[in-house]
Amino acid sequence: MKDYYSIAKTSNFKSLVEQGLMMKQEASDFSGIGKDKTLVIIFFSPSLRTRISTHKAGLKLGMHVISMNAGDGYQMEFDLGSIMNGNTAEHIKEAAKVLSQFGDMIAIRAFPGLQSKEDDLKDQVLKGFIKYATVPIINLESCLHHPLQGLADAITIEGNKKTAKPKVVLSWAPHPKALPLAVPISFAQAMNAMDYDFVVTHPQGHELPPELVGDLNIEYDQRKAFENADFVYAKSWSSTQYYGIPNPDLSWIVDAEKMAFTNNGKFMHCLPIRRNVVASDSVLDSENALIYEQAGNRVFAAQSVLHSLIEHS
Ligand SMILES: NCCC[C@H](NC(=O)CCC(=O)O)C(=O)O
Ligand SMILES: NC(=O)OP(=O)(O)O
Repeated sequence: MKDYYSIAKTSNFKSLVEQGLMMKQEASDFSGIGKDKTLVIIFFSPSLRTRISTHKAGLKLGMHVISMNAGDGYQMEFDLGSIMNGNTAEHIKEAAKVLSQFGDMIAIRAFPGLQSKEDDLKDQVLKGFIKYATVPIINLESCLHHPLQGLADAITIEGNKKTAKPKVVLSWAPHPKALPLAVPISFAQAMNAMDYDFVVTHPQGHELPPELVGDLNIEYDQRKAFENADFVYAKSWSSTQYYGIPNPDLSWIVDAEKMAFTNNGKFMHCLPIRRNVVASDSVLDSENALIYEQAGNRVFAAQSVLHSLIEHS
């Protein structure tokens, strides 16, 4: 594994899940693994969980960790051949090559603009860093992928499942803003890799890009999708038909009435969550909600990926 960009491009995904679970269960000291290695983290977009959990994972492996908000640096140019006489002061080519001398690996978060689907599908910040850096790149959520979240989600389901092949439902949820496709794409890729009984439910027009998620089992009737589900994963994402236009249709909220169709199902969400829009307080505060354990598992997901990248470097 050279970079950790997407779950579909990660051939050893199942072993990353197993390693994450092992690192969670064993009280061993892993601080020798990353000794004398430096992890550089750059944020072009906000974060709470990713920022702290990735930093903590680096520290637990004995790494030096340096993080920076990209907004504190120079405005970056991503287009090749551009005449830089406007607002952008530093080309990604220089930034990636310079940061590669400071870090043994570079982790980057860069959300989509949600203005142009064509632009966002290029995922140019992450792909540019992968192209120009000379060290491994870790995707901390780009336009298209959030693979550390997908890994933490798989770790969470593996740790809580009661049958070998649980029924897992990804349910689109309403939101006042249009949100990225990264979390549902990575979740779908994770579920495809794990061979669960995976069903997706969303309104017409919110279809995820088939070239990234494959041939999904889509059920447009949300209550029917929830029948006998062992896990319900709620997430809002932009319409792909009317890209960037919010869909606040509250009839898709996950509430106790809908969860009653499940097999005493567990509720998951990557957080942050808009309470009583995406899911009701009764669902979020129920004992079947796994949201805090799921967020906690982000540390073990990051440890597993950092370990694997160090091992293969
Ligand atoms: N990394 C977890 C989710 C990040 C982002 N959500 C957000 O930006 C929510 C912002 C808000 O609720 O206003 C997303 O959906 O991809
Ligand atoms: N789930 C997640 O990635 O959270 P942050 O956006 O707070 O990092």
